[in-house]
Amino acid sequence: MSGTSAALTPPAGAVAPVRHPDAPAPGELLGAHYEQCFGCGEAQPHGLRLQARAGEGISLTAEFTVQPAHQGAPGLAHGGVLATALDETLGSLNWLLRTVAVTGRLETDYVLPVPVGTVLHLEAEVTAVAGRKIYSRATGRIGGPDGPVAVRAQALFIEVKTEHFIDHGRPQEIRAAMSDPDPSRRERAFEVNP
Ligand SMILES: CCCCCCCCCCCCCC(=O)SCCNC(=O)CCNC(=O)[C@H](O)C(C)(C)COP(=O)(O)OP(=O)(O)OC[C@H]1O[C@@H](n2cnc3c(N)ncnc32)[C@H](O)[C@@H]1OP(=O)(O)O
Repeated sequence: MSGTSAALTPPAGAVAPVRHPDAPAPGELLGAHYEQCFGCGEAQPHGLRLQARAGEGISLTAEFTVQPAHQGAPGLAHGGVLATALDETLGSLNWLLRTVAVTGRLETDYVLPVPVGTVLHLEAEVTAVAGRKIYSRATGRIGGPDGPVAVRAQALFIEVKTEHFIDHGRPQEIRAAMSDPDPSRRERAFEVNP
C-alpha cells in the first residue's frame, strides 16, 4: 500500500530533466558535497557516509551500510535514518542537473525492516522539472542491488540561489565550507551555475 500526494505529481507543463554537459560520467563517484554533511560527509563519525555514483540520464545509485549508531528498534535501522539516506540520494541528483536545490517535500514508504549491518542499495532518478520544482523518486533494496525493495520515496526539490545557504547557515560553517581545499566541493557548495 502506498500513496503519493498531489504535490508530488508533476503539473501538465512539466518537462523532462536535462543532464548538464559537465555532469559526472556514468559510473563516476560523486564524492561528498560537504565533509560535515550527515548524509555523505566523511568527517561525521555517526553519519551515513553514503556514496553516490552517477548513472545514465538523470539517475544515480548509492550505497550505505547501516551502523549500530543508526538503530531505532533493537538491531534495526531508525526510519528517520532511512529517510535521510533517501533524501541524500535524491539530493545528489541535482548535481547531475547542476542545480542548487533543497528538499521541499519527501514522502517515504517503509516496506521491510532493515537490520544493522545491511547494505542499502539505492537508486534514484529525476522524473520531471517544472520551473524551480524538481520531481524525483528513489528506492532502497536489501540483499543486493536486485534484492527486495525495503524503502522507497518520492520527493519535490525546490531550486534555490546560493544565498539561501549564506543567508540561513551559521557563519562559522559557511566560512569553513568556503575555504574547503577541495575545489570540486567548493563548487558544489557555492559556485554552481545552472
Ligand atoms: C552549505 C552547503 C551548501 C550545499 C549545497 C548542496 C545542497 C545539497 C544538500 C543535500 C542534502 C539533502 C537535501 C536536504 O536535506 S535540504 C534541507 C532540508 N530542506 C530545507 O531546509 C528546505 C526548507 N524550506 C525552504 O527553505 C523553503 O520552503 C523552500 C526554499 C523549499 C521554498 O521556499 P521559496 O520561498 O523559495 O519558494 P515558494 O514557497 O515560493 O515555493 C516555490 C514553489 O514550490 C512549491 N513548494 C514549496 N514547498 C513545497 C512543499 N513542501 N510541498 C509542495 N510544494 C512546495 C510552492 O507551492 C511553489 O509552487 P508554485 O506556486 O511555483 O507552483
